[in-house]
Amino acid sequence: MSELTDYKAVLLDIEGTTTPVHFVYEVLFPYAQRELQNYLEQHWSDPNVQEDLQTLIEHFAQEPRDDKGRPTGEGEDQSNVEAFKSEVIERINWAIDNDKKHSGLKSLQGRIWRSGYQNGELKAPLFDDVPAALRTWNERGAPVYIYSSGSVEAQKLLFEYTEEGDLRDQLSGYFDTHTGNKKEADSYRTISQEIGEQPGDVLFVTDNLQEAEAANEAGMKVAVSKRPGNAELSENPFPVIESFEALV
Ligand SMILES: CSCCC(=O)C(=O)COP(=O)(O)O
Ligand SMILES: [Mg+2]
Repeated sequence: MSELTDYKAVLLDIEGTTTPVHFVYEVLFPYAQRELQNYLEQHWSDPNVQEDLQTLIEHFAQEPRDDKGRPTGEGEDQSNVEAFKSEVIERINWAIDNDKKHSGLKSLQGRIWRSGYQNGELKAPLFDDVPAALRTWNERGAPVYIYSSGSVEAQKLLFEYTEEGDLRDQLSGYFDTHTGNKKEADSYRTISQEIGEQPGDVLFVTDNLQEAEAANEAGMKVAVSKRPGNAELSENPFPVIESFEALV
């Protein structure tokens, strides 16, 4: 375990690592689904929303049909706006139900969550040890970064509106799937370059073993997060931590 205290920067996953999985699946995703129609009605002509939707439609068109025969989006007719809107809503709901990580979906979710955070309906829980660990790392000169499938906007919102207050001053940067797939080693190489550290000087903490393997392949130090509510961990070669206290 000693090498896990020997690093210059920390890279953290969110869901299952800093934040309980249930907040994402039982609060954030249902909120986005509940507000989706209303949000699209109000923001349909927003160019940013249209960009998210076009990215999403392109993703849907590339995906193979699922076993329930869901249409892929090929031949989408966008000329009938109302029909297109309801088709898009149905597909987005399906994508959220199936925990798809498309960047267009994640970007749209972030936009929808913004009003929920701002009007007080959403407040992000963190595991108890997280705020103190962020402070300790920063005091020791180890900057902390986030790498999540949630969009950078969604990440900033989550750390602005936590139950412990605004913690964004503890974070030095944010990465999402625009940097690359979290299960591919190149994404971690890119992050190392962007933060100006050798991969071996970065500690990545995640609950997902494929992400852990990818970061390890890129040369990062890795700890696997075992938190209440996470899926059962299968056997793996990485140190498993139940609190960031083991890392500070
Ligand atoms: C940024 S909060 C929303 C989390 C989310 O949408 C998600 O898909 C969680 O992914 P993670 O990579 O943090 O496990
Ligand atoms: Mg996770």
